[in-house]
Amino acid sequence: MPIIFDQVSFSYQEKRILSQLNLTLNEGCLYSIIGPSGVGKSTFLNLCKKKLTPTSGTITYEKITSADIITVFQDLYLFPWQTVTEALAMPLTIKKIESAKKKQLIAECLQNFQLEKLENKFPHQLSGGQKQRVALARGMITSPHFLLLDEPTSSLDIGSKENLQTFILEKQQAFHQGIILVTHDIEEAVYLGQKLIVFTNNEVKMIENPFFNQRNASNELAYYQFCSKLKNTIKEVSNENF
Ligand SMILES: Nc1ncnc2c1ncn2[C@@H]1O[C@H](COP(=O)(O)OP(=O)(O)OP(=O)(O)O)[C@@H](O)[C@H]1O
Repeated sequence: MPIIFDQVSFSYQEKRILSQLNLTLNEGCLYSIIGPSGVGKSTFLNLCKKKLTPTSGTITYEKITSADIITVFQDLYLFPWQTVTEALAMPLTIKKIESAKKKQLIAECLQNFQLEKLENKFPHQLSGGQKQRVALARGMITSPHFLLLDEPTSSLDIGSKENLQTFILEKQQAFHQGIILVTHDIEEAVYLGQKLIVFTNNEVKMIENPFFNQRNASNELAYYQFCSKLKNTIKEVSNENF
């Protein structure tokens, strides 16, 4: 049930973001999007969700609608007046899931995302990593076909970051969703992305990632060179813009 970009171009007034992009995003795959600031990564997520319309070309969904694609924003948008349980209930209420099923899904989700002890807490009573887990859980509770994650770990310290990365990978492998994740952290992109979508000023390239799901790559030199090449590509484009 893919999202298909066919010859997609997109511009904001005079600013060209995408040029005739052909790309297929499949369910069950985790994509990391990397590229310098301002190149168009968030715009790409908005196009995937059809919040924006291409200037030319088409984006088509097979057997899904935009309701099957959920975005988890960097700012999380947890409502201060909702407890964890209430936050998880909200998307189910919107989908008119009946009460017994709702209770069951919330209980499963609290367990899956290790939130059981936090069920009655409000956002201000949670750590950054716990809030990220609640936002992810809320995004996943209706089993969307695709999850769009905009810098999901950017505000976390290294320990919480690695925990959440492992967590995202485990949940994705358990639920087989398509995840499209934007990150500025190259090591994160390489750890999480089965495929890497590299944005530069002139083109968008999708590449296979030989180091997917490897925290300590057995071939350290090749891993280091791979990350370093990606960083240099992005640095060169950033420098061109200054
Ligand atoms: N609504 C808009 N109208 C005009 N220009 C916009 C609009 N939204 C974004 N832009 C511009 O389009 C470009 C791409 O923005 P976008 O937010 O997609 O980049 P990004 O790669 O996600 O950046 P970052 O990594 O800093 O979050 C930027 O130059 C931005 O200023």
